[in-house]
Amino acid sequence: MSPEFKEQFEDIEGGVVVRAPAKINLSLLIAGKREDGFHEIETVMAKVNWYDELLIERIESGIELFCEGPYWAPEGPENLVWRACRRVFDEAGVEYGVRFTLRKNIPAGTGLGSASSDCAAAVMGLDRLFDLGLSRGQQMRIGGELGSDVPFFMGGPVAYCTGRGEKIDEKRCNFFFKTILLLPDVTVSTKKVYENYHHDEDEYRRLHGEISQYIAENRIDLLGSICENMLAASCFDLYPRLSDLKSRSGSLGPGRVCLSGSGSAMYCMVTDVEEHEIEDFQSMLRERMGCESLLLYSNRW
Ligand SMILES: C[C@@](CO)(OP(=O)(O)O)[C@H](O)COP(=O)(O)OP(=O)(O)OC[C@H]1O[C@@H](n2ccc(N)nc2=O)[C@H](O)[C@@H]1O
Ligand SMILES: Nc1ncnc2c1ncn2[C@@H]1O[C@H](COP(=O)(O)OP(=O)(O)O)[C@@H](O)[C@H]1O
Repeated sequence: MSPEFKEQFEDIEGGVVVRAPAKINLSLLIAGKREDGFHEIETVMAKVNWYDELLIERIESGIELFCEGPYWAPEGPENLVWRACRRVFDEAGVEYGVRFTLRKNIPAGTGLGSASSDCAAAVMGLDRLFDLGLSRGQQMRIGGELGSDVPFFMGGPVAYCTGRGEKIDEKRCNFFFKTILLLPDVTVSTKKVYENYHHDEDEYRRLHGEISQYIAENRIDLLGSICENMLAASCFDLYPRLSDLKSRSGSLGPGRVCLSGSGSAMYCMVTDVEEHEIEDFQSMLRERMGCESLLLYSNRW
């Protein structure tokens, strides 16, 4: 079956639909803890072709938000979409009536960045719908204030992200990948995983040397199979079921199984793997480990 790709924006009468893709972390290093409590990170992120969908429509007045679809998201002002809207209107010095309908196809608390991606979609979509003329720099700044991962979703599809994660160096590598995304039925708190993280400076230096070399040589394509994620030990310590799933699936699958971000989702690169092997792996995950999975591809934008 050929992969399904969708465009980012779809203009409709009185509104716009914006697609908010999931990401995976191809590598994730922690350089240390900062004085503001955040961690200094070095991560390569890549978008995949699985999307939340945000419909933004003009209304008379006020902000409305409705959530639908298979997964939950908060329906009030705490939703990053709503918060993005407030920040955008304040920045542009405008006040319009707007209704958001968020179709939540991607579960939150899984290391796939969907809340951050929805936030980026809201900033970009509002700018487009109301022709606000916010510069890319302004949009990135607003995004970075709302969440460390948000600026990444305003560019991409692959970037090396540093600082809190908000400093973006887009990688113009035209590599294509195919991956099986494992979706354990576990919701992870990113904050707790960072709080439970124990820094190992020697480990960081070793991995930094290795990963920097691959990045300098533009061999980003290799990172997803090397699978270095310095948050994994903390996540597996807090959620032993995930640790168990990773070792069982890794020993039976067609490649290494890597944790995305702070978890719980994991992926296994299968770009050159035969279709029947992929199907066998997915059946085994479901039948023996009770874990749903999806076959996804690198996103084009
Ligand atoms: C781990 C990563 C890897 O891409 O992604 P997810 O697993 O959440 O998808 C990110 O660093 C998550 O980014 P994001 O989810 O935007 O985090 P934020 O909302 O900014 O912060 C949530 C909490 O995580 C901690 N945090 C986040 C980023 C960072 N560089 N250092 C931190 O210590 C802070 O305790 C913060 O209160
Ligand atoms: N649009 C949104 N979609 C999902 N969760 C949201 C949204 N806006 C705010 N949230 C809050 O963010 C939390 C998920 O964030 P996070 O742990 O970073 O998830 P992920 O790693 O999957 O991006 C949810 O528990 C929810 O309270």
